[in-house]
Amino acid sequence: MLAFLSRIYYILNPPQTRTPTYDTLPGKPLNFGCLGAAKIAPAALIKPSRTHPEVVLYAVAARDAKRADEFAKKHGFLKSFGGLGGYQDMLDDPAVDVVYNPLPNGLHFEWTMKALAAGKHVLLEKPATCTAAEAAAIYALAKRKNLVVLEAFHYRFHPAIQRVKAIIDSGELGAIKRVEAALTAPEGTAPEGDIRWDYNLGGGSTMDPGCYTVNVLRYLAGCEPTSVLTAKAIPYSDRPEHKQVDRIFWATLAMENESIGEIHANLDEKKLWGIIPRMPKLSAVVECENGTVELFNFLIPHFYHSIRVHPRGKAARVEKAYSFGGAAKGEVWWTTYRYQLEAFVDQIQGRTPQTWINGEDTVANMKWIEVIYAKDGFGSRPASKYQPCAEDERTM
Ligand SMILES: NC(=O)C1=CN([C@@H]2O[C@H](COP(=O)(O)OP(=O)(O)OC[C@H]3O[C@@H](n4cnc5c(N)ncnc54)[C@H](OP(=O)(O)O)[C@@H]3O)[C@@H](O)[C@H]2O)C=CC1
Ligand SMILES: O=C1OC[C@@H](O)[C@H](O)[C@H]1O
Repeated sequence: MLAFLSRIYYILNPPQTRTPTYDTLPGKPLNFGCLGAAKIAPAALIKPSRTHPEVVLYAVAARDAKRADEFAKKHGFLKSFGGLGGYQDMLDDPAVDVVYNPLPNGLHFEWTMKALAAGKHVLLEKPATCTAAEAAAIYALAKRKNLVVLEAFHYRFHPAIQRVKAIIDSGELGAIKRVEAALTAPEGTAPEGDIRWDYNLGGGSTMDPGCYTVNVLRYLAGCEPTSVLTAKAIPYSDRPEHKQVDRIFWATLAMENESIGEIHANLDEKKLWGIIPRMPKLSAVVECENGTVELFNFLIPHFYHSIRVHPRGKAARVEKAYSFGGAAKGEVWWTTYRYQLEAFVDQIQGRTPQTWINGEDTVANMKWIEVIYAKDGFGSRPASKYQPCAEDERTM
């Protein structure tokens, strides 16, 4: 109980790192620019940056200049860019080294391509794009410009999911037979008007919580799907604009290793009988020949998680993994986002990150999201209308 409370305290109040001097820093400080005064920015970048000596909150850009300015002051960015040209002005600032892109999904492609064209590394929110072709174009441009892009599947950087993967890979439980993953959010988490319900901005449940379920299935199975066997989705509402916007989806996938994947997400889970809130589903379960491993709370394990390993015929054991231990980097209170930031900066600085997600992985995740949407009849989210400039077109 004390460990739990102490972890939550440090997650909410990370200890300020000693102000580093240039000669004690492992690498050159990186000036980060944030595209949009996004709701996720404090958790994903701003708080984690406070304990990363090489990360400077340099600038934020928002469509409204006053909002940009207020956001900068509130969170300690040195500069703000606002108004119609604010995003591009920030990309044109030569002092910006790295761009964090937490714009709506439908704008990820355009602004990541523009950031890369301007010579910036990009931490790109999930899901990377609306189509696999767009994700491939991003990585092709990044490769050509020798820049780092990372799709922000933050949970992958935490020791909890890494421990589960290690248990599976150790062979203790034998061959994988079935992987199940579900993510549900209570009614009202994404209110009416949220970007997640806008088809043109890349909304939908499969794109939002669902993209994690596709990702964790592929990651824990250790292979790609071969086909989507079944897929079903329910629209957000009966209104014509929501015809292709899924509130809930279920899919069953056949995997290359002959296991079966079952995934499900609900971005707006209604209360039982209209009054009793339901517990969010947050688990990934892997059934193997000789037992089962279940990770409760694979999404935000830093708050609390449990890894239940049940070898067949033996007693089950419960493990926790809040840090990697030994000489590895991390503290028990590091959030998934803090581990992710460490890896991202390591990659940019030419150090080997503890965990990484490469471009092929990101492109494959987008591909299977599209295949699920094709199978359930909702169709891919619209590709961006943005046409990369002539120089970047060679990569498309
Ligand atoms: N890693 C994680 O745990 C999470 C990731 N996400 C991802 O982050 C991204 C942003 O999510 P979230 O922070 O909830 O989003 P917000 O609703 O806060 O929107 C993000 C930003 O999008 C900008 N924006 C630009 N154009 C539009 C437009 N046409 N309509 C609406 N907004 C626009 C706004 O910028 P401005 O300030 O300039 O107005 C806004 O600040 C998504 O890709 C989402 O999937 C979200 C939550 C958790
Ligand atoms: O990234 C996310 O994680 C949790 C979800 O509930 C949220 O909608 C999503 O954007």
